[in-house]
Amino acid sequence: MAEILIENVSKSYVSKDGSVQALKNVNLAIESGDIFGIIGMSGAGKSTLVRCMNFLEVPTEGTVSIRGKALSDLSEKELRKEREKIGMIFQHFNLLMQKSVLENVCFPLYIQGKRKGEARKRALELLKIVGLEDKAKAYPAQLSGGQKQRVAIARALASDPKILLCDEATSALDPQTTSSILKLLEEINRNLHITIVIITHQMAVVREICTKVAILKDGEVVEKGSVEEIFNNPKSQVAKELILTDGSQQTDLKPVIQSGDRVRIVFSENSAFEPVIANMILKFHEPVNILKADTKNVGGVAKGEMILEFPGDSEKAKAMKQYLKERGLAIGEVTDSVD
Ligand SMILES: Nc1ncnc2c1ncn2[C@@H]1O[C@H](COP(=O)(O)OP(=O)(O)OP(=O)(O)O)[C@@H](O)[C@H]1O
Repeated sequence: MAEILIENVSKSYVSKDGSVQALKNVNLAIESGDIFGIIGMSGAGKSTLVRCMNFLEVPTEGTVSIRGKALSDLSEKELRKEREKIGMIFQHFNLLMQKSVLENVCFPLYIQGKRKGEARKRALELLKIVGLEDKAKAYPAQLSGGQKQRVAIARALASDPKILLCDEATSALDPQTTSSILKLLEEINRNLHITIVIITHQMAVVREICTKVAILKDGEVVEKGSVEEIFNNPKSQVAKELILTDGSQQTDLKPVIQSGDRVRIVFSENSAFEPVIANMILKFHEPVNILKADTKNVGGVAKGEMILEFPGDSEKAKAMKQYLKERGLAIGEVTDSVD
């Protein structure tokens, strides 16, 4: 049984300027133990979708079920109880600035009716999990962005959730801090058996920790599957675009990527790619331009990708691509999809 099942979910917002359809017939099954990424450009509907998962937004149509229970069938009280089991963290942390770190984590525990002593004991345990036990007495203003997010994670864990929804939780952080927060989320998923849903516009985040991903565009799921599948063989324009630019501002690639002679190659095994490219150049006596080269951690497996520009002689370029394919490399044409 899926941990979160989204069936035919649509969501429209009506305002004085008219109606916006933020989600269109979305279907997703998120299994227990998944680290599930939902990625898309700004306005694609990601936040709306994640807010439908705990009924902060009620879908206009369709059903959201948590472990087989349709949220729309629950009473207010039952819904509140169900929501306790769904933690949430945000881009801007949403901490209580006038309260200490410890009191921030105690807050949901007090709401649950825990006494002060008991709440503080539990909050200290949670701060230890996120590596901040020495900051219990500090105030949020005295913390770095990464530390604030750790407090928010500790607070989200206070109600022993089964699911943790992360809405752009690393978008305000630098790459190194992002990595440390993602590592923490991975530990939480593994050690506390919490299913994690990650909303992001950064493919790098998906690649670093997600096991599965759904790609949203204009409120629709255009592609979904394992991160490896989608990364190795993106089908939709938006997936190619997200992978190519990695959600970053690599706009300098845009003007040059127009020709069929530019290909993206993906190393799906731990092959040392230097010799493959070097040997190809030696064999064909032709240089290639390396427009982009990168190695990444994809779902825990070391992977590499490159964008190569082949020589103008298309027969030779064809033979060179064939050479790479024969060596087990996934090859995709790079078209003018990055506009
Ligand atoms: N409360 C609202 N009232 C009216 N329209 C809304 C509301 N919330 C979202 N929308 C619209 O729904 C669409 C999807 O918005 P949503 O915030 O879910 O996208 P997103 O993918 O999370 O975007 P971003 O990455 O910029 O946060 C957008 O067109 C947005 O303007």
